[in-house]
Amino acid sequence: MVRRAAGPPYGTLDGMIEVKELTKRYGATVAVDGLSFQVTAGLVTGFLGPNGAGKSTTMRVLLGLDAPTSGEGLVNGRRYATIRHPMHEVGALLDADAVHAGRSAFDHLRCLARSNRIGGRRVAEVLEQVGLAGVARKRAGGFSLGMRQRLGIAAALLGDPGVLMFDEPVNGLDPEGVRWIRHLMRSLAAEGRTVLLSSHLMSEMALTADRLVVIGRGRLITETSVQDLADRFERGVLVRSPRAAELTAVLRAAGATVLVEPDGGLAVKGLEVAEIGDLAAGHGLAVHEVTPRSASLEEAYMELTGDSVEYRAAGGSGDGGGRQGAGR
Ligand SMILES: Nc1ncnc2c1ncn2[C@@H]1O[C@H](COP(=O)(O)OP(=O)(O)OP(=O)(O)O)[C@@H](O)[C@H]1O
Repeated sequence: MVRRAAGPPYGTLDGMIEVKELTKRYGATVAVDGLSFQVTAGLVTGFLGPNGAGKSTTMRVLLGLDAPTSGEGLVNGRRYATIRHPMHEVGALLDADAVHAGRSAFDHLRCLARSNRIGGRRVAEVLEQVGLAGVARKRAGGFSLGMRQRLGIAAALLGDPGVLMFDEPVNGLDPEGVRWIRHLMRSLAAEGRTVLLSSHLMSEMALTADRLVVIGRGRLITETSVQDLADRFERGVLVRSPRAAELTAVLRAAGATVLVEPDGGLAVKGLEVAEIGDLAAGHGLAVHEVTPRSASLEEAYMELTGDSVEYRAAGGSGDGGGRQGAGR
């Protein structure tokens, strides 16, 4: 793991984000509900959950922008407010619009840098890194959403922090912007940094994250690696045959689990594609399709978070708005 040469000395908890039994209430709304998880260095951790799941609230607590109702959020073992030089330890993009529209990109970063005793050279460096060097003197108010996201990321990187949090950074970006962010996140993690990246879309995370923290309605649903989640929701192989009933018997005799789907397709688990093909050929049974259903992370995610929504719908107050029900 390559670590940056510069920067303040870090302790043994270098790069660790810890959320411990965190609860955050806003009036009757429980935005975060007894949430615990950890994020370690050197990996991109996707923080996933449907809209309103509590991702932003958790990040806001971690960044000292909101006080927990109970529990805590720690970075490098400390609450944000007690970190002496926060920009050097934690960088974050929460809201790309938190920029003075009349200021140039350079001036915006220069102000931030000055108040944190960061030199002008670093401002130029991060502008270069996020691809805004060419428009550094232009008013941020005229920037597209993608450019504003880049500027927000530049601000997060300014202090060369070991811990980075990005709240929905690809929202509204074009495919090139999405690819750029994906590459940046991966390279920041490869440098040994801790990267926590929130999204409500699994499709973004599948290609970017190593680990996932999935939450629903303020609670932890699962903390897992992307690979483990894919394995857990393995869907087997879809087989179509004009002699489906006979093929089903053959496959079952070979130890497979076969479910007949409503459209007549066979959902086969326990045998590889080649084994299925060989068995069908060996019994003279035509097959019209044999498609491995590589675990769809999107489906896995929908299933995981769907459960949490159902649970709430059944046990909630019936307000239907995704808010926390009473009696929790
Ligand atoms: N300042 C606030 N006052 C009242 N309710 C709030 C406040 N901030 C968040 N909430 C509520 O807390 C819940 C969690 O919101 P939060 O923004 O943390 O979710 P999220 O997972 O980040 O969602 P999204 O993907 O939509 O950003 C929601 O029901 C939201 O309406």
